[in-house]
Amino acid sequence: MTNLPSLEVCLSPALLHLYDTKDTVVVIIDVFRATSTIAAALDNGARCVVPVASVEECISLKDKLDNCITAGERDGKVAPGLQYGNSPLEYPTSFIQHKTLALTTTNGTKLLHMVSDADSIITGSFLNMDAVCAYLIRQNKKVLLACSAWKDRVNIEDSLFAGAVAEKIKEHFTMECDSARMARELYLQSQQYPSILEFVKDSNHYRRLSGFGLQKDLQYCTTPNLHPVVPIYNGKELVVAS
Ligand SMILES: O=C(O)[C@H](CS(=O)(=O)O)OP(=O)(O)O
Repeated sequence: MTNLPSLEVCLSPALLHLYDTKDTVVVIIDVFRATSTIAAALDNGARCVVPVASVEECISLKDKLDNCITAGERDGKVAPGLQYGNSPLEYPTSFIQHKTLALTTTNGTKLLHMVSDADSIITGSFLNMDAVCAYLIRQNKKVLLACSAWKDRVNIEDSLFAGAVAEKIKEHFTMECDSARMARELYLQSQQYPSILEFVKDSNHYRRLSGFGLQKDLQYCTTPNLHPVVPIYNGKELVVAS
């Protein structure tokens, strides 16, 4: 009998209803690219990131919030009416410091709004992987690693990140769900490749986004620990957890 909290992996938003998120730390994962952009913007000094479900709501925040810029995409391209895109490289300190980033994306911000009764919601990506792992160990609570996937279809990069986290913190949790095991096996398999980028290069999402000329983003988003912050959702905004 163990007293360790449980860790589960939800591979798609379409499966979220199967999981009990009460008293659970939910980690929203959207490696390409929403949760990578959130980590980069906050680590580079953004005051906060406001995740928004619709393009219309995002546009309306421009004049409502102080020093706010609007950003986001639909199907990999900047949505009409928004000022900036969903690239972590668009948000260096020189640009984003002290600003509020209102962000809406196809998959990541949508999933975040689907979680209603969690203990807390944080966001994870390779860019803040070790910070997320350390945070989850410190909390010592139930964890759900929730993959944003792509329009409900399971994807490799989010599953891989879930597997990396599960593998790194496995001693601190019980893991009984097969999706956690599958994600960990995927991560272990990826270790035989020269880099995460090489492992995900043949994936659907990689192909789609590289078709838009976003290779630099894809490389950046697969680089571990460039932005060691834990973005936490306070019901309105994502801010850096203390
Ligand atoms: O901007 C992104 O990287 C994707 C675009 S797409 O829908 O996969 O074409 O959105 P995200 O919500 O960050 O997955």
